[in-house]
Amino acid sequence: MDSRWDLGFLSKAVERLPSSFDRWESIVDDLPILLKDSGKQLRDKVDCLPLITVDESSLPTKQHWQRAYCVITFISQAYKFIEGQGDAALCTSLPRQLAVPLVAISSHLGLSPSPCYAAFVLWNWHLKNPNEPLSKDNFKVALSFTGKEDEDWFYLIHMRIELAAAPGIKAVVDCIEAIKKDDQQEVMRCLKIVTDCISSITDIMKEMYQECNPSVFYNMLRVFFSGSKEGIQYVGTEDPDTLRTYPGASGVQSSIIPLFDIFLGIELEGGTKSFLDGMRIRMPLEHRQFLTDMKNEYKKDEFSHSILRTYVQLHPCNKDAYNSCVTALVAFRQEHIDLVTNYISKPSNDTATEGTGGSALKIFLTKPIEKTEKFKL
Ligand code: HEM
Repeated sequence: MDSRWDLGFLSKAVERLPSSFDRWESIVDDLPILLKDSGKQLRDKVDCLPLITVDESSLPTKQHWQRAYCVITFISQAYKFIEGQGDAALCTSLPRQLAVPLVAISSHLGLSPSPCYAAFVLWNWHLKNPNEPLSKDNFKVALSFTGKEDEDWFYLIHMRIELAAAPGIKAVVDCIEAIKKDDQQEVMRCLKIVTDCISSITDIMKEMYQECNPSVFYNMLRVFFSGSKEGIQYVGTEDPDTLRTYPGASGVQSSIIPLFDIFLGIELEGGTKSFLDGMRIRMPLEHRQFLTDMKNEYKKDEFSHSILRTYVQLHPCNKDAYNSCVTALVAFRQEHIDLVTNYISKPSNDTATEGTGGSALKIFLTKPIEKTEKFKL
């Protein structure tokens, strides 16, 4: 049995980096304090940071590199957006002591050197009780910009969603075998698990409102997830004079929904498809690879049609189970639009036209719903 996905797409980074990184760790420990008073204290601390070497001997395991990516991303994002207004970054260059390790760590992990979902959600947690396994009640957020409960809750909801996806990921993998063996009962079981999984993800998402205030999200948190449209120079790296532009972090960089789209044979089109495909580079390498593998598996029939859809068409007893899955995905996307309306459109009085990922909000999010619905058999 493949145990790779027991935690879904979450991965447990080390809790603290080795002592040579103490200066970084002490900055992220104190971020909420350092960011007060327009962040002058943070700027002073960063300005006198030495250039710390990152290599296989200072970061011996993948879990160290993951923690290093979270830490350097939090410091860089905080630094870039000190006194930032709206989406406008105050600084136009990232200093050498941040830019050089950010590029090296990202490249080691196969990520682009920009703020990605992995830094805020997938690797940004610790076990509350290290003697107990991971469960929805046994993890806490590792890094925070503001120290506010709203920020923790925002990450926790995403983390709980990622964890709740674990059985669905396994069912997607198991279903390939079931189709190959022509085991209709097993196919039905897998479809049911995926439906339940998508429904519970949607239910968890609705809990966002409980402790994350839309106005706090929009006015205080969102800026820290932003990318750079104007461009920022990465001092000390290759092409230091180039203004690098990149999108910010967004749930669009989670692999869950793309996986369920692949499983159900749902193909989005045009600008939406190319935007989503472009986001893959901002997912961890192994998740990208897994999505590619699954895409190849589920597309293996001779006409390059989705093998699940072809199978369901040949065995209509699975049709209701398949359609329930599609319905659950439509419901997820609808609920998600409500979040975007309440957390972005309303607090901005409808002036925000783009997500942190850089998409044209309304069109981008409405199209997938219409398209998904059409895939019912
Ligand atoms: C307050 C909470 C949330 C807000 C404000 C929000 C906002 C957005 C925005 C603006 C986009 C468009 C892409 C961009 O430019 O960033 C997007 C896309 C997306 N988000 Fe969220 N999001 C939230 C929570 C979530 C959660 C909890 C998930 C679950 C993993 C999620 C998954 C997605 C997915 C999969 C897309 C791609 C669109 C699709 O496939 O239908 N989002 N989100």
